[in-house]
Amino acid sequence: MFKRKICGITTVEDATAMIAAGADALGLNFYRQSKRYLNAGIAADVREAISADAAVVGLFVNADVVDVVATAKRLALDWIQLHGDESPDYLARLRHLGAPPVLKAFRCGPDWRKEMIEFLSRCSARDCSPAAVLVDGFQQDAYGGTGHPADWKSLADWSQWLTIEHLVLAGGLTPGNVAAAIAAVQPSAVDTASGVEIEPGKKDSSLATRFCANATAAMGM
Ligand SMILES: O=C(O)c1ccccc1NCC(=O)[C@H](O)[C@H](O)COP(=O)(O)O
Repeated sequence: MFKRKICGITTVEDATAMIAAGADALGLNFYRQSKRYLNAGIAADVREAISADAAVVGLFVNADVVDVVATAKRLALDWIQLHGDESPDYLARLRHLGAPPVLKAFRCGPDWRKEMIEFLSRCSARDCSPAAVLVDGFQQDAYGGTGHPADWKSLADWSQWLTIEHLVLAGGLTPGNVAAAIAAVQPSAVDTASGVEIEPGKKDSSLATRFCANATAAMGM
């Protein structure tokens, strides 16, 4: 399992710089409406720039299942991150088509905990559970990458009630708050997009280096 994921890589330069900064997973965003959308024309170059010891995570929002699997195969993605309204049935179809492990995102909106537990129980019944969940902040009318924090308090005891082994904490994480977030939640991994950026889709090496160093220290690694 990766520990420090940086999401929304849009250039070869940023891919190389984020690995050098200490990320062990990079997110490539295939959601066209995102400011961090990775242009299909350079996706293969960006993917190739990511060394073998880092995980490559393809992020999708309500995309066609067949397209997701085709992209995963073409770019040899290690993980599929689902950041939209995908159903358990969608995960079952992904599994049937031989997709890589799934990281399913949940946003901390109204009733999110209940919805997440119900979702996971339906997946378990169909033998299509995600390999990990990502818990993100919530903002109306946006799927992610908003800089809004998740509900750390509700996650403090997640391993007691979550039926999934790995929880990735996201939402508004920065070099300045990542250690406190890890202390509060004890996640399997942390994920950030806007917290290490100069502007949406353009990463900052110095912020990323501090983010990864602070996360690594807080995880006691
Ligand atoms: O980054 C985006 O633009 C985005 C758009 C739609 C769905 C998900 C998106 N990003 C997902 C991520 O993995 C982010 O890292 C996560 O939402 C945290 O973002 P931030 O609060 O900016 O750190």
